This record gives sequence, structure tokens and C-alpha cells, in this order.
Amino acid sequence: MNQQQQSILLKSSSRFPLPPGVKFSYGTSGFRAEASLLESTVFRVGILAALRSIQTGSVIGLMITASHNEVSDNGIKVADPSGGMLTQRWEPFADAFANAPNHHSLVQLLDDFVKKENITLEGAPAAEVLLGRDTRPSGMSLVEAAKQGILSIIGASATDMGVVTTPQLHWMVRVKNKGIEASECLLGYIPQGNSNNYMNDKLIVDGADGVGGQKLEKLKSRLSYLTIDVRNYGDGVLNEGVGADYVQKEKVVPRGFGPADAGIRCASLDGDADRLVYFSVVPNSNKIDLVDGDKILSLFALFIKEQLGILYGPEDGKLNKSYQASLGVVQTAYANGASTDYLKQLGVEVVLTPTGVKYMHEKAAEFDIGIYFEANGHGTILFSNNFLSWLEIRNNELLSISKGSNQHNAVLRLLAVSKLINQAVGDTLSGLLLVEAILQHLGWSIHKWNELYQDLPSRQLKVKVVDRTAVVTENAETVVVRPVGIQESIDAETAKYPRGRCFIRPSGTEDVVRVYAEALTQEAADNLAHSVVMLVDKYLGFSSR
Ligand SMILES: CC(=O)N[C@H]1[C@@H](OP(=O)(O)O)O[C@H](CO)[C@@H](O)[C@@H]1O
Ligand SMILES: [Mg+2]
Repeated sequence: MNQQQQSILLKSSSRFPLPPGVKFSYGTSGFRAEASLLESTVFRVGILAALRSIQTGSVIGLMITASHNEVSDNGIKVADPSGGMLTQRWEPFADAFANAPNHHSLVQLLDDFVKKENITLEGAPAAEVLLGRDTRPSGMSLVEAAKQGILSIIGASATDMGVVTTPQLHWMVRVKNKGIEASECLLGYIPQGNSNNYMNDKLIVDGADGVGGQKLEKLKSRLSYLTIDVRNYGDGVLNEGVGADYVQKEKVVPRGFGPADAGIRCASLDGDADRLVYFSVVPNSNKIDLVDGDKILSLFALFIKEQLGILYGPEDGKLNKSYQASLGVVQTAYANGASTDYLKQLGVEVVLTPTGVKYMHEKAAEFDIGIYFEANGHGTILFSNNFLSWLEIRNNELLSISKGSNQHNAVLRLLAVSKLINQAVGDTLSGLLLVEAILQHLGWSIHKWNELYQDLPSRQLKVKVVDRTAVVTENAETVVVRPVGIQESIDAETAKYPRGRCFIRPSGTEDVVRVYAEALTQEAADNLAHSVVMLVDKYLGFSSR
């Protein structure tokens, strides 16, 4: 690093001192903290993004959001050139860099890192970083801090995209780097009038009082196939008694919903619009029937499987079947056991990964069609380039030899899904449009969809312990290897419950250990979870911090 670059960095970083007594960690999904603590982190991540842009010769994204967390929190995550999450290889540097105690150590770390990664700063190489933020009031000043970071690397430029959803920003990065065309509407490819057992035509969406609600309110008038009533699109407090996280965890109606909505198809998104769950209000109560990420995954898997069945099935639309597409679904240990059983029965390969989109996305990309979803509604569908190119060629052939045949329609539907769905990252709005299109195609109500299988009762608890990093897991977080002995105790407890399943893991976004239990009855799941909380105390010690 030359003198000029060093002195720019020293000067700019001295304006963003590290707050005392805080330790930052890149975590499951970027850095998150109380917003007033984040300026130095965001500034430093701006520098990191510029370096990543130089190294990859591509546009990089920075999103300022704390998703479903309370409005006073904020956070920052990096989108890599593909539009996916920052390469995990860079996470240790991100952690060290965010915690560098002063501007001299910061410049030293940077100098070592650029040497190790062969990043050339000489000659002012071009770098471009796109910035986005959600609706949090702290977002604007944090975007400024990020810009200062980016601009302190000579040759780097920052483009502010304003208030956008997280998946929009990831998508913009992907489009810029790959030059992809805009989406088409899948509904156009789906034969209409398949209306036995027809679904309610109205959809009510809880916008979490965040950016996704605002965007959907604007988008809805352009969706001629759908009537959408958007609630909570910005008047109330972000994520307070609203949003996908609240709905999924509490299993009660969000603010603005009530008994009058009973039976109607409803959906809820989170604060930055990368999670989606559906629900229907139980008559005469504030309870809901939840249709979670596992059921969205199951619906998508069912639909894709149906299309592949038509493509490769006995009916002859003269399709050249030279390519056998692999289909796989990816879940985490939080997936309801009943969903995993259902998917296996459907005949699709099911793979488990640790919690977090970064792990799931990577695994899903190994299939020609890889579908991943967390139970909480984070997920998408990925298509391999080989399979898409093959579909494009088949489409052209069938256009001339059997246009409108079932096989041709199946090809068109798969191509349309690949264009509608956001392949950069899970995206509430495109996910919602795909769910709506599939329900319409099948002629299904939300109730019919919900009956695909019945969830096993489950309970999720969180425990504050003295040191959550003392918990080390293996096998996609289903087995605890440290502290030694706790897994045997959990197994012994779980064995007392028919269909019992239980695991613990340290959270990557909060200072807690999470406990998940599932069993045949709600009471059994609750009891199992509570007894494992006691084991956590025995082995790790509760903390009252
Ligand atoms: C049990 C649970 O819901 N965990 C969430 C939560 O991660 P934790 O590492 O469990 O704190 O936040 C992640 C980021 O939003 C999300 O990907 C994940 O599913
Ligand atoms: Mg989110």
C-alpha cells in the first residue's frame, strides 16, 4: 500500500473510532448491533467491500439492515459478485477488521490482508459498490459512514440505491455483474380456469411496517392477476407486533389483522423483505394457522416435481430427453420433521445444512434445481446454467414441433420460474408471486395447501449463558461435541418422548443458545425443551446479563 493510500486511510478512519467494550462478529448474516454502535463497523465494511470489488473485478453490494430485529438496531451485510452472501473465506478478516482497536492497527491489518490476497491497490484500480438501506431511521447516517469507507480506497466509487429490500440490492448486484434480463410473469404461462376448489382471490399481506410493505403497495397495481390488500406498510413501528418473525414465532395475528379476516389467505414478510410466511386467521380468535417456510418449500418442490414428471414422463411432445436434471431440497435442523418426511415421500433428495442462507445456498447450487428454505421463510430456488441452456434449446425446438403440448408448457413454466424467482437470495416479493401462481395453477386454497402434511408440535426457546461459544456442534448442528457429555444427556431426555427430536446451538445473531424440541404433542415438545434448558444451565451456566 503506498504512502498516499495509507495517509487517506489513517485520516478517514480516525473519524470513526471503535466504541469501547463491544465485540463485533460477522455472524449468521452480517454485523448487527444497536445502531448507535455501528458507525465504525459500517465504515470498515465499506473499505472491505471496495477491496472485494477490486479483487473480483466486479460490483459488490452493501445492505444496511437489521431485518426482523427491533427498529433501534441496525446491521450491514455484503453481497458478493453473484448476488449471494460474502464468501465465507473473508469472514475471519471481516471480524478482525471490525474489531481493530485503533486506526493504526486497522491500516496494518489491511496492509497484511491485501498482500495475502494479492489485491493490487497501486494504479487506482476501479471498484464499484452499490449501497442500499431499509427504512430504519439510522440507515441514512450509516450509509454515509459506509460511503466514507468505500471512498477512502483510491479508485473506488459508491452508488447509493436508496431504500430497497435486501433481495433487491442483491439482485441489482447480480444483474450488474451478469447482465441478466428482467423478470417475466409466470402467470402468463399457467393455463387459467383450473378452478375446481378455487382459492380465495384476495390476498392480505402484512408488510411489517418496513420496506417490503412499501414496495408491494407500489407494485400491486401492476399485478393484474391478483388482488392484494397490503397492511402495515409504514404507519406503525417496524417489526413491532408485525412481520414474518413475529407471526412465525408467536403464532398469533399481527397488528392490523383480526377476526374479520378469518379464512382469507394472508402472508407476512419481514423488515427487509427476505422472509415470507403465510397464515390464515382461526375463526373467533387471534390465533393463526401458520403456513411456514417448510410448507412453501414443499409447495415449490411439488410443483417442480410435477413439471419434471411431465418433461420426462410417458406423454410424447417430442422432447429430446438427453439431459437428466437433478432436483434437491435443502433444509436446516429447524425444519419440521413432518416436512422432511413429506419431501422424502415425494421422492426428492433432502439435504441438511447448518443454519443460515450462506450454507443452504451453497448446497442448493450443487443441483440442477436446488430449492432451499428455512422454516422461518428464508429461501429461494436455484437453477444451474447447464439446465437452463438445455431448457432454452428445447423450448425453441418444441415451438416448431409441438407448441402448446404439455411438455412444451412444462418447459415454459420451468423457464418462467427461473426468471420470476430471485436466484441471488431469498426474496419475499418474488417468492410470494411464485406461491400465488402455483396455488392458482393447482386451484388450491390456503387450507388445501396447509393440509399437505400436519406439522409436528414444536417449541423453540433461547437461553442466555455465560459463554455461548463453548457450544460446538457437528452434523448440521444436530450433534453437540462440546461441552463433553451434554449430547448424551440430551439424547437420554429425548428418548423419553415418542417422535422426540431436540438439538441446541449457539445463535449467530444474538448472544443466546437456542433450544429446539419437537414431539407428538405440544405438551411433550414443551416439556422436552424445558428439560433441555435445564441441561444447558447444568453444563454452561445461565447468565443474567
Ligand atoms: C432459528 C432461527 O430462526 N435462526 C435465524 C437467525 O439465526 P441465528 O443464528 O439462529 O440467530 O437469523 C438468521 C439471519 O436472519 C436466520 O438465517 C436464521 O434462520
Ligand atoms: Mg430478513
